[in-house]
Amino acid sequence: MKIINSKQIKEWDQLTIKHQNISSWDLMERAVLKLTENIVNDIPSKAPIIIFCGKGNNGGDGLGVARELEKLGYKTLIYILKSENYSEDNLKNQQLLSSNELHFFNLNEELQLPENSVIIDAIFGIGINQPLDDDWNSIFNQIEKSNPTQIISIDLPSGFIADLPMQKYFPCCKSNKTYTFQVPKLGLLFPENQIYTDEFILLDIGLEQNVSNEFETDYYFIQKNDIQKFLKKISKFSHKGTFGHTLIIGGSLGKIGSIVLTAKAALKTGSGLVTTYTPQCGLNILQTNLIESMSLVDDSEKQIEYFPEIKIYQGVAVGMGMGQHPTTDANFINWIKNQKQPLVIDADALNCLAKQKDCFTLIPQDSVLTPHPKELQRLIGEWENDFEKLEKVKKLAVFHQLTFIIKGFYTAVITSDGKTYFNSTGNWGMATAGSGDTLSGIIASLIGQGYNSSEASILGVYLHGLAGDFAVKKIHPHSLIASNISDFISEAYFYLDSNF
Ligand SMILES: NC(=O)C1=CN([C@@H]2O[C@H](COP(=O)(O)OP(=O)(O)OC[C@H]3O[C@@H](n4cnc5c(N)ncnc54)[C@H](O)[C@@H]3O)[C@@H](O)[C@H]2O)[C@@H](O)CC1
Ligand SMILES: [K+]
Repeated sequence: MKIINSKQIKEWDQLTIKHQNISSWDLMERAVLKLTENIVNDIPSKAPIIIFCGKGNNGGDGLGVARELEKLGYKTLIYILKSENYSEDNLKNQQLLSSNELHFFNLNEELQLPENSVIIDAIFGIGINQPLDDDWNSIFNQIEKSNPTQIISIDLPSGFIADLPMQKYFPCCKSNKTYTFQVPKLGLLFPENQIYTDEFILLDIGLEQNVSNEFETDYYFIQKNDIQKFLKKISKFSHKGTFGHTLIIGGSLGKIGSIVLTAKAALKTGSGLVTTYTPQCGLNILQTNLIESMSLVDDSEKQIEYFPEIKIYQGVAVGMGMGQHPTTDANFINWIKNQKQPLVIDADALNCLAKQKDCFTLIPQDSVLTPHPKELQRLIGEWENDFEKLEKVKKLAVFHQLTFIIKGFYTAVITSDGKTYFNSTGNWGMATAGSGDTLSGIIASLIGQGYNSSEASILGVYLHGLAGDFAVKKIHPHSLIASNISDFISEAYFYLDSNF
């Protein structure tokens, strides 16, 4: 699914109106019905409902929801911003409510807000592209101080600017949940913006799909149907050679577990064969814990000193649990300089590269780098905000022809053509030791199965998150451990095979 900016969404609304031969009011009514259908499930019985409405169409949505909720027997308290110029559909909605139901407010007003209410925030949506005036803080503070059971935003938390970096001091209504129309808004996917809304839920309001090709974007939100489009069909004549041979290089004394996790994930993702390359201390552990894998060992007991020849392998991951012994570091750099085939580079291999000047020139093209935030910082330096972080990474990805995976709640895959794919699967339980090792094993396995680096990364990140989502149906997120993720890759595949 494409992620487009606010200006494009407005064009999309207009094109939908034209192509479907409807009015803007009809479209708003669709939005209102969808919103109401969902919001009724969020309202505890007897909770007071307060709806804050602005003067544009976001306010129009809020007024429409008030009307629909009243039809269903709910009592609502409606606050609407006092203004001279309401949008047409906003006014029409006001007229459908009796005037004594509407309380007009100014920014400097002390409002009478009952405690423990459900607040619906319909003041601003995608209509703003610069920060609200500081005077808005008083209203937002009053909302917060009234101790609501929850705050539900329509389309965006009011004051949130979807396409530009937010600053901490920009006035904004912070909500528990945002129902956003049709497509995610870019800013909602950034970790630094998670303070503005705990979650967002997409509402399909039937914007015309046939015209969505017209919108150019470098950003995508990856869901099941996107993944199904490029999953390879399996032939019944397949044999283990078809599914590739994956090599996992890493481990050091006390950190062999990470190699077990990576190798297990590679096998569970479908590698025909998996071989590990570790120091000697890894041999017994691997042969005991993962009988399906094969083990090669370095001459050294505790850390890798000599890196292997990799030509016969189709997928290669390096760095997990590798440690940062000076000999390992030096020999890794000498080795990687001479590699031609794409690698999945993780953990200590990234830390080692970060110590080199111009490290990206040493990495074979089409490689995949999977840094966590600290590792990324070591590689690319500081960033001011998540927009800047993405831009920095994008430039490097294009210039050096690499794929970066920025891990987080909405993990971002930045490919060598400058596109960013945000992942939609996963949960907080997956923030656990070894989860990243599992991801590297999945991606190396997919490269081994013939996916290119971008496809393997997008699919890998999705599968990893989805397996985690299936895992937490059986295991509490607190108790989820990395090896559980691999145990549920099978469920993830079944889900992708299905059409529901
Ligand atoms: N037909 C449509 O276009 C649809 C629109 N929908 C809703 O309409 C919203 C967009 O509506 P609008 O374009 O009217 O925009 P909004 O309702 O988000 O806000 C527009 C109002 O904010 C004012 N404004 C802009 N920047 C400001 C700033 N920095 N400080 C103070 N005031 C500022 C504008 O003058 C305008 O009055 C969407 O977010 C969505 O909720 C939905 O009803 C779906 C259909
Ligand atoms: K809003």
